[in-house]
Amino acid sequence: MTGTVQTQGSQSINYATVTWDQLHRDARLLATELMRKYRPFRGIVAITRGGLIPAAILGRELGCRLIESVSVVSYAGEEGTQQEPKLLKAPEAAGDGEGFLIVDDLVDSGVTARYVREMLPKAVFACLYAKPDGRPCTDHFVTEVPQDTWVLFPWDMAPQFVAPLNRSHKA
Ligand SMILES: O=P(O)(O)OC[C@H]1O[C@H](OP(=O)(O)OP(=O)(O)O)[C@H](O)[C@@H]1O
Ligand SMILES: Nc1nc2[nH]cnc2c(=O)[nH]1
Ligand SMILES: [Mg+2]
Repeated sequence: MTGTVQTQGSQSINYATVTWDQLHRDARLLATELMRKYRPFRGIVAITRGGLIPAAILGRELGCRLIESVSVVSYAGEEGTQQEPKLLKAPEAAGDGEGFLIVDDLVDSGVTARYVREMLPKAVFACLYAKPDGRPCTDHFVTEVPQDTWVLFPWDMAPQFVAPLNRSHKA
């Protein structure tokens, strides 16, 4: 995970950049820990959309083929403001969560995790990254990220041309 600071006007934003390789390594580390601690899961519930790719990697590593999803919307716009969570699709195949693993990419405020855990009280909750406010909502995570930092996932980014230093800096 690489930390960068971007300045927009008088505001500076801290970003933590996650590459595909890093995300894959972190998901495998999470799978190793889960395999050590639990008997095989009956199924995985991916919190869309961010939990879908981590859930696919965990499903492969844990030998788990039943992947259910729950769709919750709680942010509006890019890096947007949080609103009341809205359920678009319930995780019907997961019952009360017994034997299931809930997977998301990260917990930030913990609002999404709390909302889904209330629906599936018996499930285990795991994610890749956790900010301090959301940390109590997760049973397992790989890396803690500061609360004031925005995590940029591989699907949030695209490689782009950057001008050489000698052209972008005027003497
Ligand atoms: O702990 P919280 O403050 O609730 O934030 C964490 C949630 O926010 C992001 O999802 P988002 O709602 O942006 O939707 P997406 O996964 O579809 O991109 C992220 O994937 C988590 O699900
Ligand atoms: N991509 C991304 N989505 C989020 N949703 C809530 N916090 C974050 C974050 O840090 N990064
Ligand atoms: Mg999400």
